[in-house]
Amino acid sequence: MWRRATSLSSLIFSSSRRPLRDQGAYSLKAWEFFCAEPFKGEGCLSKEKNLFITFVLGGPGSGKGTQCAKIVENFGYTHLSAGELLRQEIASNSEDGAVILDMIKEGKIVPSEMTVKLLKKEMESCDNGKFLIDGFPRNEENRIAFEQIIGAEPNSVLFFDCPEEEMIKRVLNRNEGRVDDNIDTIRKRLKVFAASHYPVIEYYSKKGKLYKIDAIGTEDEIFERVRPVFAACKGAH
Ligand SMILES: Nc1ncnc2c1ncn2[C@@H]1O[C@H](COP(=O)(O)OP(=O)(O)OP(=O)(O)O)[C@@H](O)[C@H]1O
Ligand SMILES: Nc1ccn([C@H]2C[C@H](O)[C@@H](COP(=O)(O)O)O2)c(=O)n1
Ligand SMILES: [Mg+2]
Repeated sequence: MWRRATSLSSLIFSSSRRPLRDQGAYSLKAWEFFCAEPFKGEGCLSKEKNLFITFVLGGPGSGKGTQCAKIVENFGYTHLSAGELLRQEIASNSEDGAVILDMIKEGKIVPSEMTVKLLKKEMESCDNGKFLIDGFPRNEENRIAFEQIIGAEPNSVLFFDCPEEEMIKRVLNRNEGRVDDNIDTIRKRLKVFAASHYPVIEYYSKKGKLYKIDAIGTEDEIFERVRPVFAACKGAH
């Protein structure tokens, strides 16, 4: 894990300085993608809006969506679920939607530029600058794409720490008709989660932005662990 994160950061700081936004959205070459500087020019979201962003992370079924609903109710954030935006794209029958459906069924992570494009559209059309971004970033590619395209970093990051057996139990009981809520896809999602989340968590931990929350307990008990994170910064914006 460490080696991967280290080699990625050496890529980030070593080469081309061309802003991602000037490049064709889906023709990003990995090299340019990782090496570009965050876009901070005219039309940059972080320049136009006073942003206050919390990323909400955790494995499948760890309770991210459930806790986001409570944070919205209590602290006036706008909730953007990356998974939900991708599901809406599938429902729109777009070309991207077909690609996204195939990836979600396989428990894979959708190419970052597709997901960030959807997040950006929502963030631009929203008057509120306080965003809870749920299920994102899932990996280092997601994280870097957000920084590059949105030109912002999160102010804080919540990580719901939940044992696998509990996540499997919750997802199988969810009953919302999701194509990925079946045991085969859950196992694939858990594998992908285990392989990709750690560098992201570690990155934000080192920056002092990470709040790790024990996700075992009732929904209300967990929210009482989340509340102080937001109560502490309520006066700040
Ligand atoms: N503390 C809890 N105890 C028991 N069940 C819970 C708890 N929190 C959430 N759930 C239930 O577990 C299921 C998964 O929760 P939720 O959808 O919030 O997870 P998630 O992290 O958003 O998952 P995904 O990444 O798959 O979207 C839901 O049916 C929810 O009602
Ligand atoms: N950053 C993201 C978020 C979600 N996805 C895809 C893959 C997930 O299995 C699926 C469902 O997301 P969830 O609702 O569980 O957060 O959506 C992705 O590729 N990238
Ligand atoms: Mg969810």
